[in-house]
Amino acid sequence: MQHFSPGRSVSVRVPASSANLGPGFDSIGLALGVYDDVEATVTGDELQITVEGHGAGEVPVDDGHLVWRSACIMWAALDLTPPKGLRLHCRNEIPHSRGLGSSAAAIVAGMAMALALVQEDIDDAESLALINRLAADAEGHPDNSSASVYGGCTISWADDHGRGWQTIRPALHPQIRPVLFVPAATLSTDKARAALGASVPLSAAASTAGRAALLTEALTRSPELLLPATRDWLHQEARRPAYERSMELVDRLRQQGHAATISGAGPAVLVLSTTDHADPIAELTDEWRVLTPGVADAGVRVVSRSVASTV
Ligand SMILES: Nc1ncnc2c1ncn2[C@@H]1O[C@H](COP(=O)(O)OP(=O)(O)OP(=O)(O)O)[C@@H](O)[C@H]1O
Ligand SMILES: N[C@@H](CCO)C(=O)O
Repeated sequence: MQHFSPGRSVSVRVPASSANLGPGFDSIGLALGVYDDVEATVTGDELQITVEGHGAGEVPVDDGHLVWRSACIMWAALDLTPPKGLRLHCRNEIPHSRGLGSSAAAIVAGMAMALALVQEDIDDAESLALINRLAADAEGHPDNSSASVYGGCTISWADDHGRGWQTIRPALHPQIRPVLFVPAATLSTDKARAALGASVPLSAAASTAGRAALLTEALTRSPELLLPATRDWLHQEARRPAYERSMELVDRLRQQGHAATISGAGPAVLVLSTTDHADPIAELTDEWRVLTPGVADAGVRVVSRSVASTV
């Protein structure tokens, strides 16, 4: 472990994610080929934050910035005092508050950057597990953050012994293609979570558990089962008033045979398509921005680092 050296700089890239995929509430995530980049340079001076793309002019650019706050969580876990000065430049391609995991991506990017400034590699199992655990704790649920950490499709659960979060990365069927319908409207995850009750009927829990089990088969071996496998009774109906237009689109697409769900806490809509069906879906509506980003096979990574002494 090294101390912060002025001039040291790292750049990390993190993918967006779609969570839940229907019945996998707070567990299943899918990394998407839409990215945020964070460049950090130790200056020894003060905290300077600049933002390009989504969030520019909206998110705080002081010590309330989510990337910085997340970096501080990582340094605290490593028993390190944050560097005195840091220049942070954020280039954000991930839309905020649409259900594409922007907050999880920012948290993972901040934690990965913090670790990369003090050690050579972050792609070993131990480092990724540390980021995965701290990021899920910070988000309060692991589905988005685990996909941003590991890439691909992830299934996460809370360890039975209270030791944190576990994640596996099943091999996604190669024909599966995510199609996202992104509206102009936003919905914060906090607001969407507040719409959920504390309990659900046993029949809803049992039906959803069955479809979540089916979803793992559909995602890995039998994509022809994606339509029944993406049905949920736990969260989408309860949140319908918060994203009425999105649910109308989900209902319409499902009636047409597409495996449509709300992406994360919404309001974006995710269709799990296959190579055979992607183009016709993209033509279904012009009311929404349609993205076909592909699955991000890789999770967070360091894209460049330098020890130049210019600060
Ligand atoms: N790159 C970023 N830099 C700083 N703050 C960010 C960044 N991305 C997200 N945030 C903060 O997180 C908020 C959005 O988080 P929220 O959890 O509501 O939505 P989301 O993560 O985009 O969607 P979901 O969790 O449903 O996938 C933004 O309003 C902003 O405050
Ligand atoms: N599982 C979370 C995902 C938020 O992106 C929720 O639906 O609230």
